[in-house]
Amino acid sequence: MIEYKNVKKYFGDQLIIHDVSMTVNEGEFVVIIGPSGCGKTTTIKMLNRLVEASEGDILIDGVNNRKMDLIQLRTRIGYVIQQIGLFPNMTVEENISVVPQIMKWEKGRTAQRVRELMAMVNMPYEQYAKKYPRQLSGGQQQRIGVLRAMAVNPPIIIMDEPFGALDPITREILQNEVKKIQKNLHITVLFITHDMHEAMKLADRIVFMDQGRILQEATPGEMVRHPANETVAQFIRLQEVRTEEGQKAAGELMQPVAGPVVSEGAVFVQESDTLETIGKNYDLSNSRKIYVQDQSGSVTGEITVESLILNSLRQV
Ligand SMILES: Nc1ncnc2c1ncn2[C@@H]1O[C@H](COP(=O)(O)OP(=O)(O)OP(=O)(O)O)[C@@H](O)[C@H]1O
Repeated sequence: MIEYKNVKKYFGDQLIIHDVSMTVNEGEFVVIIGPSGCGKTTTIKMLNRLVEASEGDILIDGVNNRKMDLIQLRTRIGYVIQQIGLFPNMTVEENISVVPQIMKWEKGRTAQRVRELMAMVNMPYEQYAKKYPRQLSGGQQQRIGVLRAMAVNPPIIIMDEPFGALDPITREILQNEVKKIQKNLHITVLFITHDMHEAMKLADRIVFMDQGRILQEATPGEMVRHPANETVAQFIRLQEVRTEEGQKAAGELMQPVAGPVVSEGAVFVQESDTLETIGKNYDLSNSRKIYVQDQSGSVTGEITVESLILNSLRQV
C-alpha cells in the first residue's frame, strides 16, 4: 500500500504540490489525471524520490520512503515514461537486463526472465532479443520499456504518460496488454495521463489534480456521472466522455412504479447500482420486475427488464 500524507513540494519559493494525501491499495490501478502543469509528474516522482518531498510523508507498506535505501526503493518501483528511455547502444535483451544486473541476478535467471517477459507481449526472443531500439517500431520500443520496468517483478509500477506518443491503435493494444498483465500479476500501478478515455479504460480509481491539489478521487463511472466541481466537469466535457449506458445507475433509469409493488418474483436493486452490476449481481432470469430502493429500503421506482436489455445492448 502507498500512502501520501500531507505531502507538499516547493520549487524555490513556489508551492507546486499543496498538501496532497492519498492512498493506493495493493493491486490497485490508479490513474492521476489533470491539466498540463498541475503537478502529476512531480507527485509520482516523489514516490521513488526522483524528486524529494518538501513536507509530509510517503509510506510504502508502512515504511517512510525517506528511510529506504535508494537502490532498494527504485528497484521496488518500476518506472515507465513517455520518451521510452531505452539505452540506444544496448540490445533489447541488454535493456531488459539492466535492473536484474544491478540486483546481481545470476545470468541464467536473467536470461530466463527476459524470455518470459518477451513472450508475455508477443515479441519472440529469437526474433527481437538481439535487435537495437532503433530497429523497432515506437510501439515495440514502448513494450520493451514496460518489460524493462517489470524485469525484477516490482510490486509497484509508475507510468508517466507511457503511451502518449503512440498512434491510437498501438496505444489501444498496449493499454490492453498492460491492464491484463497488471491484473494477472496483481501489480500496483500509478499511471499518469491527460486523456480521460485512457483513464476510464484503465483505472480502478481516478485521482483528478489541478494546480497541485487533488480535486476528486472516484471510480471512472462516479467521476463522469458526478464530477466534484466545474473544473472536473469541464475537463470531462471537453474530452467528450459520455457515460456509458452500462455505467448508468438504476436511480437514473427508473420510472415511477405503476401500480402496487408485488414482491413475488421481483428483484430489488439499489438506486446506486449500475446496469453492469445489476447484470452481474442479481439473478434476473425469472423476474419481470426490477424495483429500485433508496438507502432506507423504500421502493422509489422500477426498471423494466426490457429497458435493461435495451440499454445494455446499446453499449455494444
Ligand atoms: N525541477 C523543477 N523546477 C522548478 N519547477 C518545476 C520543476 N519541475 C516541475 N516544475 C513546475 O511544477 C509544475 C508541475 O509540473 P509537473 O511536471 O509535475 O506537472 P504535470 O501535471 O506532470 O504536467 P504535464 O502534464 O504537462 O507533464 C509546473 O508548473 C512545472 O513548471
